[in-house]
Amino acid sequence: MNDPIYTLEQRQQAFGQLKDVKSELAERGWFPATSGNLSVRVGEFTPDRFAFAVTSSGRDKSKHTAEDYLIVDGGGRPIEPTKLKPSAETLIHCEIYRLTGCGAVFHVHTVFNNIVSELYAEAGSVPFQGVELIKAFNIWEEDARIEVPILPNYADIAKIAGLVEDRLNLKIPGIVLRNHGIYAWGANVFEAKRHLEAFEFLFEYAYRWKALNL
Ligand SMILES: CSCCC(=O)C(=O)COP(=O)(O)O
Ligand SMILES: [Zn+2]
Repeated sequence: MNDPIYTLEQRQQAFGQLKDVKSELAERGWFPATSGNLSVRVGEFTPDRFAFAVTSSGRDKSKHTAEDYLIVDGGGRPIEPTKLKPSAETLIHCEIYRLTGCGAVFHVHTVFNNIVSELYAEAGSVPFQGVELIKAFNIWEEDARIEVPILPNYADIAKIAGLVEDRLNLKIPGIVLRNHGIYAWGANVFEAKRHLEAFEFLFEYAYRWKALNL
């Protein structure tokens, strides 16, 4: 049997971090109708062996219960005995951890990220240039231009997960699923939240900019 790669303390810390960030994002209305999912990596990491705490599927993310989180392995399978089901979108978290080695992944559905993903769907990415908040991604060059990848929103999550490696850009800590929502990640919870907030600012900016130019 494999040695555990995380401690009980790390597990409890991850659950606590998820609870805090879930409360904050719920207050903003970023989990409508049970949508969204969050995860925090626990313990040691290699691309072929890691574990993370993830929200359980279909729950009201504005409420707190003892059944909100569980630990899964790098293939998205529960590690500890539980009747809880991991998020239906766990395989996308798995791919993001495997490819980036990041520490936290947050997914939210907002009206702005949905509309903007539809506006730029044919282009395959959402472009931004010269907006100060691009610096939140640790990109400091003058008049920086970034492209946020847009992936198709297949019903089969494994099919979406299979596209992530091709589209993920290690310099841009986010991907958007068309008419669905954003995945943002970071080295830790603090950074993942900063990235998510920056993306949402940029999506609102893109929406309002388009609306002004109609
Ligand atoms: C009603 S939201 C549809 C599923 C989804 O997109 C989502 O983010 C929530 O799924 P989960 O299994 O993580 O609750
Ligand atoms: Zn979703």
